[in-house]
Amino acid sequence: MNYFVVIPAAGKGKRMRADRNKLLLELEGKPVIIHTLAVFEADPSCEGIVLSIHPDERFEFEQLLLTYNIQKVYAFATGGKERQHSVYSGLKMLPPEIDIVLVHDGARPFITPETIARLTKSASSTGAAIAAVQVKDTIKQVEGDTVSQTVDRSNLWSVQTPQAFQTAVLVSAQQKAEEEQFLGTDESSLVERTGHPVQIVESDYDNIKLTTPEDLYFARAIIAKRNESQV
Ligand SMILES: Nc1ccn([C@@H]2O[C@H](COP(=O)(O)OP(=O)(O)OP(=O)(O)O)[C@@H](O)[C@H]2O)c(=O)n1
Ligand SMILES: C[C@](O)(CO)[C@H](O)COP(=O)(O)O
Repeated sequence: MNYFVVIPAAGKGKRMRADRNKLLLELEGKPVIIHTLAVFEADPSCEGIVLSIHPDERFEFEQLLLTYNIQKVYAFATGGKERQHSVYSGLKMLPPEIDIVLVHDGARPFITPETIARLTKSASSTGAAIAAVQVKDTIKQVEGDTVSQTVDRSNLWSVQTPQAFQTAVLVSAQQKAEEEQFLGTDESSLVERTGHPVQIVESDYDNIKLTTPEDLYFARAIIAKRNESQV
C-alpha cells in the first residue's frame, strides 16, 4: 500500500536540554533525523516525504539531505508553534489525490517497515490506524502526593507514531480541531473527536521517542542490538 509521510521536525527539544534541535544531534555517526528519514527512503511503498521544519534550519536540513543522499523529500513545510500546527502545515503541502498519509515524529528513529506496512493496510480499510504498545507499568492515579486508585491497565496502550490515515479523514479532523481551537498531543485524538474509529496496530517497545537525555542511551543500546543481530 503506497503512502506519503508527513514528518514534523520543527520542535525545540526543550526536554532534551541540548543546545539545538534534538533531531540534528548525532546518534552513532549520523543525525537523528537521518536515521528516521532513512527508513522511509528505503521503503518502496513510501512515495514521498513532507518535512515540516523551522525556516531558520532549512539550509541545515537541505545540506543533510544532500550529504546522506535522501531523495524522497517532496516538500518542506513551515513548522508551527505546536506539533499539531507543524503537522497541519505539512498536510497542506501534500500532492493532490494521496489516499494514505502517515504522520511520524522525526524523533522516533526506530520505526520498522513491518509496522509501517501493517499500519497502511489497516488505515486503507478502516481510515485511521495508530502504532501503540501495551502499558507495562502499574499505573496509579494520584491526587496531590497520595494515590487515589490503581488503574486497570489491561486496556491501556501507550501511543506512538506512525499514525496512518485516509487523507480525507485526517484533513477534516485537523480542520475541525482548528475551528474549535482544540490542541491534541497526537493526530488520532483529533480524529477521535470527529467520531471516526481509530484502530490500534501493535508496535514494539524499541520505537521510542527521543525526548529526554537518557533516551539517547537507550537509542545507542537499540542500535547496538540491531547491529549485533545483523552479524
Ligand atoms: N512545534 C513543533 C513541536 C514538535 N515538533 C516535532 O514533533 C515531534 C515530537 O515532538 P517532541 O518530542 O515533543 O519534540 P520537541 O517539541 O522538539 O520537544 P520538547 O517538547 O521537549 O521541546 C518531533 O519530531 C518534533 O521536532 C514539530 O514539528 N513542531
Ligand atoms: C505523537 C506522540 O509521539 C505520541 O506518543 C506524542 O504524543 C508526541 O508528543 P509528547 O508531548 O511528547 O507526548
